Formats: sequence, C-alpha cells, structure tokens
Amino acid sequence: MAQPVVPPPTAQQELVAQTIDLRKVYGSGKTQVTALDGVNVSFARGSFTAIMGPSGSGKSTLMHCLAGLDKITAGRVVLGGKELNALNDKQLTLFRRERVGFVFQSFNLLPTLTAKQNILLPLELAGKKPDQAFFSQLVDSLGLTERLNHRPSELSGGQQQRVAVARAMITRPDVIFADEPTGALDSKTGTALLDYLRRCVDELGQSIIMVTHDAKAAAYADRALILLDGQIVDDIARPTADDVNAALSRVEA
Ligand SMILES: Nc1ncnc2c1ncn2[C@@H]1O[C@H](COP(=O)(O)OP(=O)(O)OP(=O)(O)O)[C@@H](O)[C@H]1O
Repeated sequence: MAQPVVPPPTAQQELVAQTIDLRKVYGSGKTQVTALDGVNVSFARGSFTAIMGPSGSGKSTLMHCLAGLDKITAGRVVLGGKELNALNDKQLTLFRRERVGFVFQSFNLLPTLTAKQNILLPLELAGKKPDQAFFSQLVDSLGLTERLNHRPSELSGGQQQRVAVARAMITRPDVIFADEPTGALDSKTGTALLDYLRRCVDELGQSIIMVTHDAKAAAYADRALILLDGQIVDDIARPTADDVNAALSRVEA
C-alpha cells in the first residue's frame, strides 16, 4: 500500500517530536525484519496521539525509537528539539530520565513506598526538589490528593495507574509514552484512566503518545495513526471509535 503524505501539525503548533525517513531493521540475512519502513511523522506539543495497527505492524518499535530506547537503522528522530542520533548512550539515558515519561500496562510502582514517594522518586533520583505548586496541580488533576499516603497495595488498580502517570509527569517530560495503559484495568476503570490522561493534556499541556489495540481508547486522542507493515497508512484527526475500527478493517482486509 502506498504511504500517504502525513499532514504535519499546523504551522502555529510547536512540534514535540518528529521522525524523518525512519527505518528500523532487526537482524540480518534471512532472519532480517524491517519493522519500520520509512516513517515520516510529526507530533504537536500538547497533543494526545494514539498509535494503532495489527500485531507486528511496528507500533512498539516506533514508540521505542521515538523514546530513544531502540537504536534506529536509518533516518532521524527529533524529540524535544534534540536529535537523538547525535546523543551517546550516557547522554541518551540522561535525556530519557529528564525529558521522557513512560507508563506501562503493569504499573511498576515500588511496593514499599507511598503514592507520594513513588511520584517524587524520579526527582529524588535526579537530586531535584519538587515544585510544590506543580505537584499539587498534578495530583489534583489525577484525583490523587486523598491517596498520597497510601502504599500501592492499599490502592485500586486505577489509582495505582494514576500514580504511575503522576510519576511519569513529575519531571514535566516533553512526551509521555503510554504502552497499553488500560490493558490491566477493567473497562470502567480504563475509561476513567483515559479521562485522566485527557485532563493531563488539556489542563497541564502534556504531550502523550499511546500505543493501544482499543478503538475506544484511541477515541480519547486528538489523532490516531494507523500502522501497517512498518508504514503509516492512515492519520485520523479527532478519531471516533467507529473511524478507527473502519480504518483497521480496511488494513486488515
Ligand atoms: N528485538 C526484535 N528482534 C527481531 N525482530 C523484532 C524485534 N522486535 C520486534 N521485531 C519484529 O518487528 C516487527 C514489528 O514489531 P512490533 O513489536 O513493533 O509490532 P507491534 O505492532 O507493536 O505488535 P503487537 O501489537 O503484537 O505488540 C515484527 O515483525 C516483530 O516480530
């Protein structure tokens, strides 16, 4: 399928991330797999993007390359104004710690720490003091103000995932990468989490890039990208679940 030209965010919007002719090839010889095959895409700061596509289409690889977790084979990745290829491993580790946030399906909280201690951990590790006003705004936006002194085992799954989101946001990263963030939550709790992620974008200006298999989750995003065989084959603005399901049935046909 021909790759459409992806409309860039409008000229007034600041870009937070961009890929140019991005290619990622795993292995060599007979076992070689082209996971990303010339991806050109730009992400506006303060926007919420869902990445969707069939299994093996390259969603995780795209997220890992954007986040500087995976070395790219060719092309460019620019995140928060930094050319990732130009950074050595040490610079990349520091860059990720300070400028990128991650939220996974499993919440990955430290069980012996309270919610507040978990949220503040990235700052503690970086030897930085929290901005109290931002901390209060963040926990308020995520509905965690009353739960700060509880340990993860004393919190519901949805609350634990909100603590994980707050921990990812406390350093005010350029982008949060969320990999199936509602995957371990029941549907009602998952919907509530998506509402909170939406608030983080609308109230705090956070940029979020989320990989999901769930069309209803993608409908919370400003934009849904559809991947197939390592290429972006659709780019839907203000997607509804029906739009996304229709796009997925076209590529899976
Ligand atoms: N470390 C690796 N070594 C070799 N091949 C890999 C590796 N990681 C991914 N691949 C291959 O790259 C392609 C894209 O994989 P990727 O995990 O990005 O797809 P995905 O869309 O995230 O899939 P899923 O929805 O199943 O998680 C697949 O063919 C996969 O087998």
